[in-house]
Amino acid sequence: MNQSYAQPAGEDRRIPVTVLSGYLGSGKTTLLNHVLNNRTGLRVAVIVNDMSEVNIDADLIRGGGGLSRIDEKLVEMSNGCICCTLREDLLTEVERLAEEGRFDYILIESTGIGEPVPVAQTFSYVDEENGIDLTQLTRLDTMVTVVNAAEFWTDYQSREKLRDRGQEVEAEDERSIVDLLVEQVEFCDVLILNKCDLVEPAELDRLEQVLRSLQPTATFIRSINGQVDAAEILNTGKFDFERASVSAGWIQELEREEHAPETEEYGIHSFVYKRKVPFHPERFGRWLARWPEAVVRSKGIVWMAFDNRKAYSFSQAGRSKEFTSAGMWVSALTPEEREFYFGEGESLENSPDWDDRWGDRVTKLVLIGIGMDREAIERSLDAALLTDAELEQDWQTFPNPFKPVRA
Ligand SMILES: Nc1nc2c(ncn2[C@@H]2O[C@H](COP(=O)(O)OP(=O)(O)OP(=O)(O)O)[C@@H](O)[C@H]2O)c(=O)[nH]1
Repeated sequence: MNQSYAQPAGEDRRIPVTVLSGYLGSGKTTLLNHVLNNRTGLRVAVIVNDMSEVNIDADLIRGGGGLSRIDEKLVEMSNGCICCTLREDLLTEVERLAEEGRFDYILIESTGIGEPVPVAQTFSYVDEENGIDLTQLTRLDTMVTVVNAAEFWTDYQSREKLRDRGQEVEAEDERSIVDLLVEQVEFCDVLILNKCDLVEPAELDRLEQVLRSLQPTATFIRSINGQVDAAEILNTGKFDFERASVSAGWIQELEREEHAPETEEYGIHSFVYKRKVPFHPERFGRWLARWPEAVVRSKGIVWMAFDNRKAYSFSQAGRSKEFTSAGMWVSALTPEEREFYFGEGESLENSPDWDDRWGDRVTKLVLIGIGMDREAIERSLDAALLTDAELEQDWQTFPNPFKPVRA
């Protein structure tokens, strides 16, 4: 085999795996068919889920491949969020295929309403329940996300939940479309912007810039009918769990802390709002309610005056906003607790976020947007912070619209 996506002989013997994610109808199956048509000589096992219509060309599978179908499952993750995952069936199916030894490659079409992270975890960690260790048998090679260029922006701005479109996995599936889209975009190595025939070139350029601000590290490919070179998604060697976990635009911006250059043409840029003063609960609540339209995505840690022991996590994508407890501030722990969590002698006291009065308490929020007025946003956020006089008062007496907050 002379294909550039063929596995080099004599090296890693584990079967490489590519996972295709992407919202319903984005073009995953079309891409899969195209790649199967152009995988010269490679014996590819294909795993699809039960949600997708089977319109994979059966002849392509017969010509040296295999097709498996698995049911999707909705499981409660340990952090309390409900994630749709193929985990259990995927584990056993991949193990079976790998042990059969008939295949050179495994290609998985994830469900259109599934998050990619649990799928990647399936390949990266030993499953304690089943005792299956896929890291011995397989090597996650590439996480691909297919984006429907014609629908992405509309879906991103919608208020709809999967349930509103009859796409929920179970009755209690509360996920919004935009949260799903953003996770699929933020966690991938290759982003395929498909259905480019349906979008004007200028609109396509703008969309690509927005997507790049959400996902600055992936390789971007534009396509029509999933016509991409198989070498772009097979045996690329791009996947790395640690790297993928920090590939999202908001994390990159947070870690950089230097202001990223603005994409002048479309006015897309991001900045970090960082303050060592807590938010007044009522004023911050009002700020959230008057959300600045220009902000497309924001995420970070928030210091709220109503709870000086806990950090809160805030995440917004389009019209979806989430505010949850993110654990204790280190400075709120007892010396014994600190030693338990961080070990003896470890301290955050040299970190740039530490100060003598408030310790590690801080608000650090990344905002990504189109045509944002940074100064106006900063001014309005500043107005929601405690004033100097309020800082000296009893913070528990301030009106608090956030109660009860799920701890
Ligand atoms: N115009 C246009 N149509 C496309 C393109 N790619 C795919 N389609 C069509 O879009 C529809 C959905 O494509 P699929 O490949 O089935 O999408 P999918 O992501 O597998 O969908 P689910 O399995 O439901 O998640 C099909 O009718 C395709 O023919 C494209 O680039 N342009």
